[in-house]
Amino acid sequence: MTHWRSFIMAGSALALLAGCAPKEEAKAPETPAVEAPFADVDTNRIETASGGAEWLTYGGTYDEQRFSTLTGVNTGNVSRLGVAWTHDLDTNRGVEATPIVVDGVMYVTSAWSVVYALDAKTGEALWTYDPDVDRAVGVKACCDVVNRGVAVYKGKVYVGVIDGRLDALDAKTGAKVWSTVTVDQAKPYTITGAPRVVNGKVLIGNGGAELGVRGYLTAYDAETGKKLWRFYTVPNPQKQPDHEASDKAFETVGNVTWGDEGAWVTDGGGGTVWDSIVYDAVNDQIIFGVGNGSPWNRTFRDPSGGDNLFLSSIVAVDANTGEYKWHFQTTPGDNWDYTATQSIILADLPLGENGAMRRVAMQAPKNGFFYVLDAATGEFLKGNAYGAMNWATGLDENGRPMEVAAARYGKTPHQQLPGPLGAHNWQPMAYSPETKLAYIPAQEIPQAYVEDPRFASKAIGWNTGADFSSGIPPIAPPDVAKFLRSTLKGHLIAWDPVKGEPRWTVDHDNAWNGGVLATAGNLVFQGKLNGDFVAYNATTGEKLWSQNVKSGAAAGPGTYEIDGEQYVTITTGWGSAFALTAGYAYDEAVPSSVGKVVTFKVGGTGLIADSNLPPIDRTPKAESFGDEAMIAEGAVAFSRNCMVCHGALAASSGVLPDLRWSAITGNAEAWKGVVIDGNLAANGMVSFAEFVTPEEAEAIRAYVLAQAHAVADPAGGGQ
Ligand SMILES: O=C(O)c1cc(C(=O)O)c2c(n1)C(=O)C(=O)c1cc(C(=O)O)[nH]c1-2
Ligand SMILES: [Ca+2]
Repeated sequence: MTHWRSFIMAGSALALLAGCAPKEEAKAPETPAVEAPFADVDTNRIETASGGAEWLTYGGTYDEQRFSTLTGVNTGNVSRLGVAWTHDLDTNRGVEATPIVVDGVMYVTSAWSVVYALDAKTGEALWTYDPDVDRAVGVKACCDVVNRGVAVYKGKVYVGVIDGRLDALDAKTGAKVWSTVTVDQAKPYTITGAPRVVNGKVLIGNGGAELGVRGYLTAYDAETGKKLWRFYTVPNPQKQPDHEASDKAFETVGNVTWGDEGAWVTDGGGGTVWDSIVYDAVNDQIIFGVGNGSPWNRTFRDPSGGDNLFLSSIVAVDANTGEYKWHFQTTPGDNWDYTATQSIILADLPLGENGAMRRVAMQAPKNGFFYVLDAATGEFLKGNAYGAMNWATGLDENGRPMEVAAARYGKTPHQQLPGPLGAHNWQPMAYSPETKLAYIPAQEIPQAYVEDPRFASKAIGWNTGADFSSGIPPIAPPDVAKFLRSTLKGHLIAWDPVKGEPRWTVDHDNAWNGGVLATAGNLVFQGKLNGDFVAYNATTGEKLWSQNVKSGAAAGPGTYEIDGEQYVTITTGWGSAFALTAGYAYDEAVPSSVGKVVTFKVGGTGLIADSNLPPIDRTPKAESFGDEAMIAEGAVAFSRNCMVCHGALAASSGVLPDLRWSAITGNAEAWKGVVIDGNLAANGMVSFAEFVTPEEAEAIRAYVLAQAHAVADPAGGGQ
């Protein structure tokens, strides 16, 4: 092991934030050519749909199994699946939306929270809604300006906007009906998750725990946008009542798990509800996943060392009032960005007395354990490791992880699995009640965690209390990126939740693959980082069909039926946390990311257009300069300010400009103009003058150029 191998971060976002400059211009809203139908979806229609002809809510149905009862596409004919239509989503940023399909119309989102209504049979545009987000907001988005999709209810379409708005649109025309600001926009809140709607209430959370916010879930009146209740996941910093639904929970269980001091008091403590929100109709409750602590490092967040409820927990509240019912904490006293926001799936499993059926909630959170809880009470029924890990040796009888002491990192780095991107991230998991298996898009992305000796909360950027600049070689030759790539793994795991063990596993050639769809055609669909969209036999894992969709496909696929024909659909487009931070994980000279919807049917003969973006000229645009000390200083400043958007080792996957090959990097004046003077603020790359001096900015430039020369080969094909 060389020095850098034992220290270096592998593939995660671990320093302060740089501005995220979009390359594309969002299109202006289009006037609808044809009106979409009213979309009269109500609670009953979603409850009674069993994943059939339509796809009515983010996870397909309220139970969010992502299981379709359709059998039109099956193991017998999947080999003849071909492209029915494609639709461009006008972006080269990350696309993470699962399309909602109602009454023959597909409602799907793109980057920057833009909504599209498409004819689900032909892909023809009906209307587009652009919330016209100020691009400077991009600097608050920890993990790209992504959006996971809309909710549709009684003629309205709901979208959470990256700047913290919740907008309700007319499903027929895309015209805005109401808009409400759900967060304090002076703080680094964002919304990336899909709203859910039940019984006239729209539910939405937010993100921002890498930067420093206090998380919560809010219910709004679906008709008017009026706030109905809010559940905070972290106590009021003064431990005073908020006059919100969460008050009683903190009085009874929450407050005692937090001390009186630490960064949480000023920064909010984290606990963002940025993805899973599930309606449990049987128990009339909302079950939602809560994110990591802010800052990650508990020593700085809350030196008293408590469990810090409700961080990294699954929480159930009354669907009407938001009042607390139960919680289960997956990672007590989170220290690692181990969110429990991952997909929550409700199902009936024979885990009751004498094998009786029991309604359960299942989750495979970032921390690497697969949990099965009683849905009515939150009782821990089962928990087993589904991925490689060295932070805990297992779970005790109450489901509490038995931590390895070194995992509570201090000044000595701990090389750890899972890392902050998790053994499973937001890519949706599926469950088939026919095979009785859960399908987990799992991964291994290790991380060396070490305390940040310089920790002090900043207004812009990440505030994690973890530092990954130490040990990074100032100049990393190509074999460093190659080594890092070799540590990344991806798997599709078919998990038996009753036995608590895998039934079969498919190994992928990279981490960060797509969400999963299971169907009664005995198929499992998954997209991959390399752009392959694949169908497997749900029982055996045998690969039955694959087509390259010409861009990484990370979102959850969907399926629906129109005029007796079954369609399978996937959105494509790199972006997200992994693409921004781990550019080195992408193949050399990868094709550019293009956001689109690609929809298949048996016998489809359509083509997927190649990206028309010009290939990047992968040569340094100036000579190297600066001595070793300057480059080393630049390396540290880069990792603290720029890395989470522009990539570890300054290697970009091409979603944001690859600084190594940028003309701006080759020109001192232009560089200063961007980094210090904020000349590209309108694109999202705001001024960093508050955080780096002009001298440090120039040292960063020296580092990036040195890095470019270290990896560029004479033919210009460097990585
Ligand atoms: O703590 C948070 O508030 C928060 C928010 C988000 C987000 O909203 O996208 C992500 C994360 N954390 C996170 O830890 C993470 O790994 C992540 C990946 C992604 C993505 O879209 O690729 N988002 C997020
Ligand atoms: Ca997080």
